[in-house]
Amino acid sequence: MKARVRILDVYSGRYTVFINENDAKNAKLHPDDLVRIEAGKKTVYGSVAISGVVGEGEIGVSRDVLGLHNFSEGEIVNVMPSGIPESVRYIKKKMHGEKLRKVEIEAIVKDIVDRKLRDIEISSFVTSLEINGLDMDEIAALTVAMAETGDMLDIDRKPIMDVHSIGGVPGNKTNILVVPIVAAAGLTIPKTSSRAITSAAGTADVVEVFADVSFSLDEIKRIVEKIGACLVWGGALNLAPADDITIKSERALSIDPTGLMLASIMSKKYAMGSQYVLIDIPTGKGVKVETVDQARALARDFIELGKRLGQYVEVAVTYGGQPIGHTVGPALEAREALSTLMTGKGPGSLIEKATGLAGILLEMGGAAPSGMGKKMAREILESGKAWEKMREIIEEQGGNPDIKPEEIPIGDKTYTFTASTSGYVTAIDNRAVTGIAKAAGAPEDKGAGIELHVKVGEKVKEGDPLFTVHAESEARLDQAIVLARRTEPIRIEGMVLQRIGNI
Ligand SMILES: O=P(O)(O)OC[C@H]1O[C@H](OP(=O)(O)O)[C@H](O)[C@@H]1O
Ligand SMILES: Nc1ccnc(=O)[nH]1
Repeated sequence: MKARVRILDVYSGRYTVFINENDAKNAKLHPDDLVRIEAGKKTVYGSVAISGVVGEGEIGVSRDVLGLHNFSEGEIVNVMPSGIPESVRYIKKKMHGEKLRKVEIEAIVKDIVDRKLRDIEISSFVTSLEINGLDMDEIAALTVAMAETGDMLDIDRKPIMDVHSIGGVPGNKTNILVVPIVAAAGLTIPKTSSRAITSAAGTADVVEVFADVSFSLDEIKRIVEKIGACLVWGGALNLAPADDITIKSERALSIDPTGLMLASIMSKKYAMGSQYVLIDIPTGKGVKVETVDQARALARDFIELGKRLGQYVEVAVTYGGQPIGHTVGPALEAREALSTLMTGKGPGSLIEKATGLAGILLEMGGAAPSGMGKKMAREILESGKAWEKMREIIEEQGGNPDIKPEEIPIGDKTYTFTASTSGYVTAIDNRAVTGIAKAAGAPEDKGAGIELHVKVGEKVKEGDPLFTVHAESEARLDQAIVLARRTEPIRIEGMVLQRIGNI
């Protein structure tokens, strides 16, 4: 049917088009049907919503769909039912545990990028990967398909280094320190990050507190060739565009299927043209990888995938048994990361991990002799050179290089939990900490999160502060308090673990 475009100020995160009820009846269109919208040579897909907000002969276009194609008000377009894409059959093959052929994987990725697959089908695909997994052939095909359906960056400053964490551990602001340390040594490191997938703050969510993270590839090329580094959000770029779409489903389900994780990370590294890639696998109770053996197996997969992509990959298996540093949540983590860079002093876990990873990268890139990288990284941090490089990054990314960490606004609705007994902190539950920070509003509410006043191994007395919840609303704070009381994220034990009564 022909229809006249009406642009509606609706933003739902879905690709919705609005059709008048009579037109829908005549065209045999039903709610959530997929339709093709042909505007000249451009074809865009959307899901139908039937509504009286548009009159007969009109099609309402949401802001989401407008992001796919710049329709003009009153433009005449051709609208027709799209039918079920062939790739749905391939998704069902994976649901049933069958191996997918390269062409089938390519079809799924293309239909995701073209928005021919709706949320329900994408979530089904992600769930089937969680249940049935992918072998290395499928992972390699998925990685290349994800990269090649988007743009690729060609940076002249070589060698190009990169670092990426599989995530999962709360407070993992590490790479916000690693990137300026490595770049201060003269190496090139165009870091892209995703927003939170399972955590309360992805690196892109944290950096966005003090700098822009959404740039075009040309802008990134200019920044990186000027200062040797960036800290940007991969989802804003047309880099592996299927990645951010599938991440939205992962975030909703709080899952990160291993095969998709490998492809998600390496497709972005491949698209950025990264030649030397360090992968961080946080390992321990309550994170994505719980044992060193599992971490080593995953490391071998990353290295093998890198070989197939022509990239040199090394892996650092890192301690993930408790949060990194003392803060969880975008603004709180931004404060801690910037303060540590500015002073060269901060939480031992953060400095130890950041200089460890940066040290490996310095050795991989030939900037430090073998075995001397960590020492060199520490000197770069403590000398203030890393902070000077971070100031350059902040300025080039539209932030205030004279930022004062303590001036970054954090949630002013707070509640502090104290120790109910004296003893030693024997465990901090990563998943509980993440859950409480998210209940408080993170990462959407930048100021929400948790400040940890103790870490594992520290001695506490009854009444000592353990952690403070920050929120931007009383309602969110109440939710977080209820969850914290139920999950008790910090375990304290004295030498007398239990008294067994004479019963
Ligand atoms: O912890 P969750 O949210 O599951 O994983 C997502 C986080 O892990 C990676 O961290 P980095 O960018 O390498 O620092 C991603 O970019 C993202 O920030
Ligand atoms: N699945 C993912 C985990 C961490 N980082 C990513 O970019 N993707």
